[in-house]
Amino acid sequence: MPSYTNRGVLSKSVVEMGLFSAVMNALLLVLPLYMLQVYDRVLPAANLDTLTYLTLLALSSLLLFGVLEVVRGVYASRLAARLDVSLGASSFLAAMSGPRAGLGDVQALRDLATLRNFIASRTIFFLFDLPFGPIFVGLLYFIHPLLFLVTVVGAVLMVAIAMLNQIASSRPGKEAAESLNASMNSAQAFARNFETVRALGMVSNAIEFWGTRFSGSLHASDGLARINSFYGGVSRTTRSTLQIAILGVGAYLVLHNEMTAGMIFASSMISARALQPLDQIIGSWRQIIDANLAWKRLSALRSGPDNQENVALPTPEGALSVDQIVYHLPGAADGSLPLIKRLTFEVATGETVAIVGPSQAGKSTLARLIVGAIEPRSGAIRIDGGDIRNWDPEELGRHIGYLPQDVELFPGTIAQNITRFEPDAPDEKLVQAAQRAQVHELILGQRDGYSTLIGPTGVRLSGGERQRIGLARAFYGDPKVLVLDEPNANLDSNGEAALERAIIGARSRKTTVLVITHRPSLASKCDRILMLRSGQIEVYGFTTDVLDRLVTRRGQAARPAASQSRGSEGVVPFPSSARGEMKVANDGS
Ligand SMILES: Nc1ncnc2c1ncn2[C@@H]1O[C@H](COP(=O)(O)OP(=O)(O)OP(=O)(O)O)[C@@H](O)[C@H]1O
Repeated sequence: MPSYTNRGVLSKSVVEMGLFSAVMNALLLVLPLYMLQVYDRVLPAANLDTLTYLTLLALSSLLLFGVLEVVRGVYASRLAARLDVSLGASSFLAAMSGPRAGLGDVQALRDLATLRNFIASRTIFFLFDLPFGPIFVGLLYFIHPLLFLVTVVGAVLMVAIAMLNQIASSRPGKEAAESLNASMNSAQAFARNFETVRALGMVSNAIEFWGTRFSGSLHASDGLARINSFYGGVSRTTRSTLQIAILGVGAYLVLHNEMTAGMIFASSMISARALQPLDQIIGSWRQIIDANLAWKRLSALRSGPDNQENVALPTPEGALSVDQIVYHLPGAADGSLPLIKRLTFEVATGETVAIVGPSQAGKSTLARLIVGAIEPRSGAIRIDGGDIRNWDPEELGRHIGYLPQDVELFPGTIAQNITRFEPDAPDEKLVQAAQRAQVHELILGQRDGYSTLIGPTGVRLSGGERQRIGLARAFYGDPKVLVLDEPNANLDSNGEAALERAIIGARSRKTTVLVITHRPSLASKCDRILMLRSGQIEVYGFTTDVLDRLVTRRGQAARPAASQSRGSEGVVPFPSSARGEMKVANDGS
């Protein structure tokens, strides 16, 4: 997978902004120095020429300061844009693959927006100005140690206020962010399914549910704002008190002839400059915390295992081996039973395997493990002997065709959906996939054929149509392994016949096919059947043998009497009405 980040560019921008800040902070000394000169040199000597020169010098320095301020602002916006370019793709990837992506939660993209707004705002300058605070405090020492001491006490007080603010607002801040997330997620989910919400007469319930979460988020934000305002006020008052203290102590020192009158104003200004960034940071604490959390989350994503570079491997033949895989549900307690329990089986290149079994047996989970959508806790899935974790996921995806149980097509044309949004996908490849999936005619029957727009702004496809176009997407690019999760769930008899032809076609091209199905007629067309129950293989073998064995066991299970409970050991997980069909298909094969 390509690396989407570019830390070098970001670091360069940060260094450049730091340099600008250094020059600007140096220029900030112009005003106190001007004061000092005016009071101590110009006024006592009544020297107009000196005043003119000093004023011109001060004005040009302030002009330079103004220009730098503007440039620093432009730089900040550029840094925000660079950040977008640098982290946009990886944040989008993280948002798509995040644990809550299914809920419509695009946290990583929101984090990127928070960070971008923070950098483009003035608040980031306060952080750049902060390191110059101690330098200003140090300068006061050379004016008079007592003034230095007073400012140090003030700085310590303000740091203490900043820390108290952080302690008091960390938990409410987290709660406010979480409750806002929850309310946004519920709003997105209801909005996405508004037709169902309206049809079920649950609009007012949905509003109330969302409203409860939203008011929770408002309450939490309000609490946080109160804390920040309180500490912001305390900090401002402390700074003003300090100004008075500096002026007072300054006057005292002048009266005792320990310094000049000009030094009072100069030291007052310098001490104000020293503490200003601290005060501003306390005032913008919430923004800084939000940006810091966003940065931490984004950094954690970027240092995740997805960023590893994989060696490009040759196109596989399609021999699949599943070796001792164990899978636990996300968030499962330690020591709890895994969903997939040490599963081991092999499928030779070009074989067609039906995966059957009762509901919740773990069939879809197995399919997701095989295509690499989720990772087993232990064990390995290998294609042509190579662990799929050694493949670049993008590359592996090109050799695998996957039709998930809940087919989602994306906003775009039918062609874009089939070609997996590949830019400039060749038409021949597109049509070949549709023909192999036996869906070419169906697509030609659509309003704009392959260019028909689907999604919220386009045509609304039926469940069966979605499934068949999803099948063409799975067939795109001549994959070596096809994993189809209940591909016939929404199909009519024509669709089923087309699906069977598509699978038979894939087998003739030596494509390895795994198809999850509840339909015996489809299973009986496969080379092998794997029956899964409670995450374990109950039976795996050639179709004829497995069907014979299942029918025999069903016969034995039925014999003991009608008192035998349903669902007891040995019951075939196909509907009993389909038994005859299965047997005929089997006999006929
Ligand atoms: N991400 C997940 N989080 C929580 N539970 C999950 C998750 N994925 C699967 N499960 C649970 O694991 C069990 C097995 O699910 P799976 O979809 O693999 O079964 P299945 O055999 O395909 O069932 P069906 O035939 O009904 O589709 C179910 O009880 C399901 O609720």
